[in-house]
Amino acid sequence: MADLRSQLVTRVRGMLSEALGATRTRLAGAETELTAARERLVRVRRAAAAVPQRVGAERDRRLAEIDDRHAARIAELARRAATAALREAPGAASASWTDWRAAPAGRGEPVGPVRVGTLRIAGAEPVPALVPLLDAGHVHLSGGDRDGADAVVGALLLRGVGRADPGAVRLYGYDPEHLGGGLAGFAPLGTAGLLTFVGPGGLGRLLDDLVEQIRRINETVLAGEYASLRELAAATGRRPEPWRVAVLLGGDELSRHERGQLDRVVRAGAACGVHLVVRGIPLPEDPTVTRIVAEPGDARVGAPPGLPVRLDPPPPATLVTETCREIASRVNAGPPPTPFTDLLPPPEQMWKEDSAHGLTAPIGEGPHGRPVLLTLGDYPPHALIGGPSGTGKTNLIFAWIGALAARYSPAELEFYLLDFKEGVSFARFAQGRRDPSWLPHMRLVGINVNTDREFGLALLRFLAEELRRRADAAKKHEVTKLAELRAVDPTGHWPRIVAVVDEFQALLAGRDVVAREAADLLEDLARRGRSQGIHLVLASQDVRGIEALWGRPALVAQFTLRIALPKALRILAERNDAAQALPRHHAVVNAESGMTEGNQVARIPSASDWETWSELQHRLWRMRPQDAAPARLFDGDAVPRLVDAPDYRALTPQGDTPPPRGPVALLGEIIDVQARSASLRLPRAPGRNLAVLGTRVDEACAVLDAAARSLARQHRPGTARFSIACLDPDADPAARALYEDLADDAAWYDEETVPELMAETAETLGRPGTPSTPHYLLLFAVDAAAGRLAAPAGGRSGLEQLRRILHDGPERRTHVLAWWRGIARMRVDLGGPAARTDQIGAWVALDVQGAELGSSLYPGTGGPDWYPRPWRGLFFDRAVHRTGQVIIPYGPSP
Ligand SMILES: Nc1ncnc2c1ncn2[C@@H]1O[C@H](COP(=O)(O)OP(=O)(O)OP(=O)(O)O)[C@@H](O)[C@H]1O
Repeated sequence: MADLRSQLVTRVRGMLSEALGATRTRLAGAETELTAARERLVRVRRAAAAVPQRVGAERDRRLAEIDDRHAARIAELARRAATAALREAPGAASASWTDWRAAPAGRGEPVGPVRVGTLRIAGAEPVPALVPLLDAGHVHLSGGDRDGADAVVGALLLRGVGRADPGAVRLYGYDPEHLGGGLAGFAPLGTAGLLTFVGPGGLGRLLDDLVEQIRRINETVLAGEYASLRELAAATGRRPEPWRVAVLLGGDELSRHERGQLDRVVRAGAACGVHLVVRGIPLPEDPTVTRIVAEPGDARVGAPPGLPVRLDPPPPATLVTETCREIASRVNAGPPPTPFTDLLPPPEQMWKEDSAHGLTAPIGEGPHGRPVLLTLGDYPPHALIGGPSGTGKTNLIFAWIGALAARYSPAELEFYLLDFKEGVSFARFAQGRRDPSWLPHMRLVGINVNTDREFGLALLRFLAEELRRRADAAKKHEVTKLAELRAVDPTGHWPRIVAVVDEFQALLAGRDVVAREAADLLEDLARRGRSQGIHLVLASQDVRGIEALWGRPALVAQFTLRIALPKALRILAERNDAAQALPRHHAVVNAESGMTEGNQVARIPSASDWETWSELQHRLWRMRPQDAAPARLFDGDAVPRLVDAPDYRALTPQGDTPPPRGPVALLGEIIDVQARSASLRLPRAPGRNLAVLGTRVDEACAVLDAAARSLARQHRPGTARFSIACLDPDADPAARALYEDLADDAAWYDEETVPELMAETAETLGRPGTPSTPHYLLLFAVDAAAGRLAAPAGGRSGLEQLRRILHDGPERRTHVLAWWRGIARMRVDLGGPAARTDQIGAWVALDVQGAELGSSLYPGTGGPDWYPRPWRGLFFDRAVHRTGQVIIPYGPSP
């Protein structure tokens, strides 16, 4: 039992010792862990004690970094804002007063806001504080800093005025407390009507007027097409209305009506360029109102609380007055011309129009910026232009011709132009020495024709002939109008013709045959030309010109298109005085025969200066068809040359047997449209001799010279005789030059030998049969030989032989072309005052009065209407003429 017990004890003991051992081991482990934990605790405690110190440092570092970044950002933003502000408000809108000057925004460029000060931003560069006004809205000022507010008003107005074209801003001042004193510097604008002061009781009227302007602009200018003038300007590049800025500086409480009107202006003004700058009168809330509160030391701009702003000083008083004076003088001098290119289509559109139904082209800009059109067609068919000298008639004609020529090709439109005033400006339409180009539509340019009214007549006759040709063609095709003719004859050449006659009254002056025929032709052309596409444009600076027409109401009635330049009289209808108030470079265009309701005012661009015109002409000239010929230039001051005359060039030697109609002697250039030559046929028929009458040596020699040379051109060498007798030493050089050029066909006679010529020629005529060689006797100053010829030689005197030659010669191919220095002298040579003159079948009168040519030399009584003038002659051939024909002798041959 004990054993069992001891065994038990031993086992228990063993177990206990085992447990103890394990416990001890665990205890040791626990103690180690405890030590480690304690050490960790110490470490942690130590570490924990260091944390707040580190975190604070980091936070401070971060804060400093943010501050730096913030400051840099603000500086950067301020810099960008300043740059943007400069872009938005360049030049006059923001420049500092020290170097400020007026500088209008470019065409189509918005005027933008203007600077009133700088934003107050600490540590950043100054950023301009901009306030929108023109085309944008209204400005309301309040606060106790009166000077600051005055400075803002001055800045807004001066910058606004300087940023717009001169005259494009109109100011209205209402300053009942200081009676305009606040705007005194701007007073010079008043001289140009750009500043109007409204008296203390006038606010209501001013507001009524502004509201009315807004209504009108909305209705007639924007007309539903544009939302604002700003939009219109951006789309068209034009600004048809000025900006109207009303500056309202305090006053009494507004009446109900005034308040209502003010509200209307605030709401609707900005779109119509009507703006308010107001102090001391409340303005309603509206997005277009910028509010500026100026308190001493604290100014703010924009919706409350507003941006803090440092206001600029006011513009220096001298700068304001000088600028306003300059603007006023520019406006008083008239608006700058609009560019001529405004009248032209873009180059790719040139010559694209069809003239079948009429010709339409703009002539200038109307008050609303729209082009004013001129039309010529069935209605209105013809135009009358009037304006005193220097008002721009010539320029207007250039502008109109240019606008038409750029639209219609030469196949659609032809011009004929005649200028009865002194000057050569129209010569540039034709080819010149300086400029080889010409206007391809121009068929004829007549300049320096003031003494050659016949040229005007020639043009009218030419047009009358063209009218007949058109009327015949129309009849053949059974149509009545040009448009119809063109439709049935699409390959025909039926351009519309515009004939411009400047100072046309010259043509109608006097009571002679020229004036009568011209008036008749004009009337016929005016009446029937309309349907055949022939349009007349008559211009005159002189009221007498118009009066010359007024005597013919039927003629005037056809000129339904009237164009009156400033101060033109009697162009418009009687009670229509619109032209009297026209500014420079404007015209009243009226297609209703001048009745007031047809008035349209157009601003005419400058078209006539050399460069402007040349640019267009060169462009059109380069577009010309290959076979285009230059316009005929008739210059009344120029002397034509025989060698250039088309009729002379066309002459060729005849065969051995001359044609029965005989050769022709060319005597000079006819005053006509085609530069034809006056020609005298010399068939074998009685009377085919020529007398040149008058004392002018050069002209007489020129006529005989041209006659001889043209005859010589029709005969082969050796087949004609030219006997030249020169009896006036002054004529010697010319006669001798002719003699030398005719070489072997010519023989020379002088005072000594001329009787031999007469005797020999007369003797030849006595022989039977017709001589086969034509013989031309060219007798220079034949009357000087009268003494010699009076002496009998053989059976008869030289004079008798001369009479015989004159009488019998032509039928036997012997013709006398003789110059007598007076009609009486010729009569003496022909046998005395009562002698017959029918052997003188043709004559050219130089300085011989028409009356002297009466009776036997000219049909009817009293002689032709002929007033001698230098380098002109009157040619009459009784075989073909009813009336005399003015000729220009050809200049000396080279
Ligand atoms: N619309 C215009 N814009 C700018 N300048 C113009 C305009 N019209 C005319 N001028 C200028 O005015 C001057 C006179 O014009 P123009 O010669 O056309 O007048 P006019 O009435 O034909 O005078 P005149 O009959 O004496 O010749 C010219 O120097 C011309 O360049």
